[in-house]
Amino acid sequence: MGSERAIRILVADDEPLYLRTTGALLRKEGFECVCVANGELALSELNAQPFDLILSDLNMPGNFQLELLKQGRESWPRVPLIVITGVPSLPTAIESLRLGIADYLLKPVKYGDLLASIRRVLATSAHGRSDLADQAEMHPDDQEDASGPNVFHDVIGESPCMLEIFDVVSRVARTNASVLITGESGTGKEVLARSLHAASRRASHRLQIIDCTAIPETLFESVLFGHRKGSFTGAVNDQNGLLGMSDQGTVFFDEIGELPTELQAKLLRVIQEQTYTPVGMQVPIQIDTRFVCATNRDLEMEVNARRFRRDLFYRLAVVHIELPPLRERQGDVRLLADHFLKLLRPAGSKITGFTEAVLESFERYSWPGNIRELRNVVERGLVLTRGEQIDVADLPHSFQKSVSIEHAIAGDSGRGELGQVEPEQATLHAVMEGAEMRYLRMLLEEQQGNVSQAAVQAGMSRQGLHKLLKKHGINAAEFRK
Ligand SMILES: Nc1ncnc2c1ncn2[C@@H]1O[C@H](COP(=O)(O)OP(=O)(O)OP(=O)(O)O)[C@@H](O)[C@H]1O
Repeated sequence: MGSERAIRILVADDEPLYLRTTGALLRKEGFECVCVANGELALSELNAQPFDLILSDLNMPGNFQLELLKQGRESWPRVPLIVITGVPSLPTAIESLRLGIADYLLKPVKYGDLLASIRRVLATSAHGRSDLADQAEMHPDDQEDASGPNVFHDVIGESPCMLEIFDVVSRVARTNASVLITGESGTGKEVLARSLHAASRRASHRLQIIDCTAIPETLFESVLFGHRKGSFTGAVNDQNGLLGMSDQGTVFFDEIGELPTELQAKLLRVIQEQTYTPVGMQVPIQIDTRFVCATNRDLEMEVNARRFRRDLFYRLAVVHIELPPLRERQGDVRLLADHFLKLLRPAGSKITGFTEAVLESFERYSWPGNIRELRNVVERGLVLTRGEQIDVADLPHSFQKSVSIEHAIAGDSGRGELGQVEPEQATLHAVMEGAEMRYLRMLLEEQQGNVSQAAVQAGMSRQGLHKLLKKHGINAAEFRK
């Protein structure tokens, strides 16, 4: 770091054994180390001398209300802080990240992990302490987004829930914390992961997207870790894996809920140790990678059903962002429709917008395929429109039908329109299920049983559509002619 004095670390923890051993380890590594047993002592040490890094327990006297974190960040904003806790909780994790901590580790922490985290944080926090102010000024999140407050690195939204998500992402992006993004299909999980990477200090490095459903289980290790020539039949050359290519960058595991149990254990090791061993090699390779994952499954439910490892879940969900479905994002539908119109309109097109009737139907509709479905509807509307405004008659036929079914269900045409649901069974759930089933049948009819095309039209993943068909016992083959 080019300084005349050794790097000085303040360690605050109320477990005497941990404090002693951590202090000894760090001194052995050449760091100068001051160890204290509570938050008040930590603050008085910070007042007395400069530090380059703070390593702090969450649950200790003088920090039960996160006092050390709060005052530390306020008075010494340029001193990076790594939080270590034996009692992980989502609210404190989020609050810590809001305060701008550099990393969040769970006890028991292996010394290798701790050292890796310290080195990573020191490396990014400075390339020299004096540069910190410049870095903060130059950080992409601190720059006013030229496109306005309703855009965060290509993610559009102005509903209160989206603004809150932008706020969390902008804070979390600066840390190395793993992030889990959940939400229905088409809500923008991948686009949010991209924005997280773009807003991070890793932005100039690679964002590696790995779709867990796309790699065959038997090849997963080789694809991820790489292999050495001759390590298995067919390994004719040395091959680098995706992880190796993502050093310094971010890896985004899409559909993480689909990862088989055996591979979950392997991924856990990579995340915990920040190392991987290529197939056919003995010596692990160190990486510095940030992990972001997404799923449309309820991962906590998967954990309770023992289909997903609890320890991996905690590792991945240090910060958990739940993307709301489009129907719950008040105001975003018009904004997004307008965005897609401008994005997809061919150069020289005379189409200027939508009729009010279209915008109203957009707002009324429940968008089961979320933003992907909206994008498809706008795209098809652009192709079919002859006038200057996209009108209801220009929208895809299936969309018009779905809107009118939902309209009817919503009661506009009286109870008789509930169709297959008997009035005494007409709970909201039953009605919605009925509408979903009719929509799926109509979709398959229109696409003559072609599930891939139907999924495109509905703005859903093929897998998501298959799941829905299974739920309703609909056989796509029946619709093939
Ligand atoms: N907030 C947003 N602003 C602009 N475009 C968005 C937004 N959210 C989603 N999109 C667009 O919607 C489409 C679907 O988004 P994305 O692939 O990120 O969804 P997803 O939740 O990852 O879907 P799946 O679970 O099916 O993989 C993409 O074309 C994406 O660009």
